[in-house]
Amino acid sequence: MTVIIQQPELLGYQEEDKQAPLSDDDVHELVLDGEFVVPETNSFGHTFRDYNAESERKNTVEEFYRMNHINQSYDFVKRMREEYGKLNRAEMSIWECCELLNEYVDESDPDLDEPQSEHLLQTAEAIRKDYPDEDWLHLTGLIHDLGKVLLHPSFGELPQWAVVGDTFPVGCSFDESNVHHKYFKDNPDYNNPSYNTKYGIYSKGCGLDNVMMSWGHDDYMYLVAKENKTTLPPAALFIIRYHSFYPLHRCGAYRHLMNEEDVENLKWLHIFNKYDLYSKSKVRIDVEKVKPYYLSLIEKYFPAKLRW
Ligand SMILES: O[C@H]1[C@H](O)[C@@H](O)[C@H](O)[C@@H](O)[C@H]1O
Ligand SMILES: [Fe+2]
Ligand SMILES: [Fe+2]
Repeated sequence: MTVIIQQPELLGYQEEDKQAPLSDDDVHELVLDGEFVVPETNSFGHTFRDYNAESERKNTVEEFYRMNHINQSYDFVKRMREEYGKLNRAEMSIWECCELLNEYVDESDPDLDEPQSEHLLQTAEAIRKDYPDEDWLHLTGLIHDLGKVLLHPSFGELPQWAVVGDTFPVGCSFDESNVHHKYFKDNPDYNNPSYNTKYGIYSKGCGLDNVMMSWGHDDYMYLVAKENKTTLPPAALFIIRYHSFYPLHRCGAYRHLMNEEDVENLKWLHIFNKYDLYSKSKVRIDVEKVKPYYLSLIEKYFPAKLRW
């Protein structure tokens, strides 16, 4: 079976030659034995990640990005990292957290209006079919969006703009490949000369680990996994931390900030992204059937209770 995977060329790029957004012609073909077929349209009948399509979700999503781009400033991110880095809000297991996400629909997402818990299982199961032996990647699929628990009252009930949506670096200029880029002009950093140049406060090849990303579910779940001493491999932590960084992994923006390790890890993120994005559908997974398998993975890679 032929599966099409979107994968920007990673090696041999010139620092200046940032890629234009990928078109359907830019895809590489990869033959896998798996069963997952990338659908042509989302459940609303549009192509995936079409932010201009006249869909029932368009206005909600655009308003989300307006708020997100105005409010995600360097100072805001710094405060959130410090505050949530304390991990003093809750003690619970990974599975308990999955269940908390039953009630949330992501306002930034043009492709999905199902509860988030469905999306976690859809992603994990799609990966499992194509990569049966990579159990760490199945678990990464299950947990990658758990940081959305920040929407919950016991986590301060953060507004959606501080939790979901694509992410981008703060402390340097906002690349035009960011969705609805125009709304950045009302961000306090937009006219700050320390923050509005290509490198801003960063330097060439400084490594993403040294870059402050807009605050949300990616960075939070990365912190939770790392501080609770997960035994998942570094690629899993990279996927969790940067899976919403579409300007980089889809458009090739901000590559000048990556180091060699990031380039390596990005290969796994490209693989992961196919399942994260294109498994979004109305097809429900039978939770009770797959639960024992995921509980066994959680036990393998995480402590029974985590600090959140
Ligand atoms: O709307 C989606 C959603 O919030 C995802 O969880 C996030 O990872 C994506 O980057 C974003 O575009
Ligand atoms: Fe996400
Ligand atoms: Fe996701």
